[in-house]
Amino acid sequence: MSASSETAALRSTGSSVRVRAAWLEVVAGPDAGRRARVDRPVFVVGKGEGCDLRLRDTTVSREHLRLGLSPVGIVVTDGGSKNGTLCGALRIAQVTLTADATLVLGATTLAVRLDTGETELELSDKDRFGEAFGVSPAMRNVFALLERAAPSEAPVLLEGESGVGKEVLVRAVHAHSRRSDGPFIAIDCGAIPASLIESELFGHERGAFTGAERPREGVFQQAHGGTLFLDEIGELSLDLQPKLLRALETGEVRPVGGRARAVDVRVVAATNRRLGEAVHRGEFRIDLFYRLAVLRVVVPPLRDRREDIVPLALSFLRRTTRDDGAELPPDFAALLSSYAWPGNVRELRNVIDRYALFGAANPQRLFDPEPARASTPDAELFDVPFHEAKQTLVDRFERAYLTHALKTTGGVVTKAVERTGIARPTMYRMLNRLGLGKSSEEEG
Ligand SMILES: Nc1ncnc2c1ncn2[C@@H]1O[C@H](COP(=O)(O)OP(=O)(O)OP(=O)(O)O)[C@@H](O)[C@H]1O
Repeated sequence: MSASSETAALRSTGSSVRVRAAWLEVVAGPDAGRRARVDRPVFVVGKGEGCDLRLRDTTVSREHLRLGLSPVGIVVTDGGSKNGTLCGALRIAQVTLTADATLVLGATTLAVRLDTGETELELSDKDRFGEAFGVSPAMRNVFALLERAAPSEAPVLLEGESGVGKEVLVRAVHAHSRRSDGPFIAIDCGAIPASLIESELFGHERGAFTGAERPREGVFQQAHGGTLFLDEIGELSLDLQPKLLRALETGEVRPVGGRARAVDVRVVAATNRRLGEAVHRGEFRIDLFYRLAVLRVVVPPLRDRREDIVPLALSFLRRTTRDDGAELPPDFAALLSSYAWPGNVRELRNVIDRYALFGAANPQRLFDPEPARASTPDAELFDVPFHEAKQTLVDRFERAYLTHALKTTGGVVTKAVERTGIARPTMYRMLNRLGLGKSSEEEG
């Protein structure tokens, strides 16, 4: 069962649904003692960078399992992991927990403790927030949280992979705030050289440093009366973090070489790392984290909200072609639904733009090229036991190879079997294990 069906039980309900949230506690394994709260529609456990609970256990897969809140209980789905997930003595593909349970993944044991009472999981009754569109419970939960936060002055922190729509959501927060007539200023903290970032943020006085021939306003002053979007906040160096914290706490900024002055700015930040993890590793100050994350919203990747793919594709298509009746051929829609979307909504939008130009006769041409990989493996793999590191690389290769094969054959597995020479049962097993979803052929 796919991640989207994990949350399907939420879809039919009104603007909120009562669920039992839970605490996860690592009771054995390298991360013993860590706890995490499961209180949103999708929660991922694994050793990958983007996981909600990131484990150091090398025998755990990158996205090992997903937990989803539903009115009937917590739906636990194994993400096609190599070593599997045990619930008690049973190896599970998917199970719904209605009481406390113990899950074993690799060398890690997780206790799941369900709350005794129910929690209201807010779901917007709209499928749009500003320019952001989405029908999945996961996105309607994001919309509901942001609709409520927008009119307040509270800082908001958005976390999510590149291309999931963080910036569209931040713009919508500004548009729905009391500051909507004021400026919206965005700065990418990861794209500015370390030597310039302080002056970009807070400005500088004339002569503050070599080359500062004129005084210059920083983004805080430019955003006065409006909203300041600090993108890639996780990239801000440790030495600048206290200065940012001071500005947020006092409402004053000090330009380089100048005196403090008051600014009236609402800050919304985004990051494609898990900032809590960076705090854990000592790379991000905990006081600044709490200051920025008065409301913390995780925007899930597109692969965890598959029911958004086709509606988003249609909305992009209709906008691009200016034809409200434009439709997608069923085969092509099935191919889009089964693809992993590493570039998230941005990639989907690119694919639809190309489809509008070229049609789907040659689907291979429509997808973004795989990012070029260096021929040496990621440095992180050198810290992992050899067999585990090798398996990670093999998994990556198999995923890229099969994704390409399916793209080439328009998602038809029989053709992919012929083309690749992989035996049919093996092909299905691999697709299953890699979480590459069902093809149109299987569904038909
Ligand atoms: N829910 C959505 N509805 C409509 N368009 C979306 C949605 N999510 C993303 N997009 C579109 O996808 C593209 C990427 O979105 P955006 O720039 O907001 O992503 P991001 O998460 O901020 O990415 P990055 O971290 O790389 O900056 C934009 O063209 C945006 O309009």
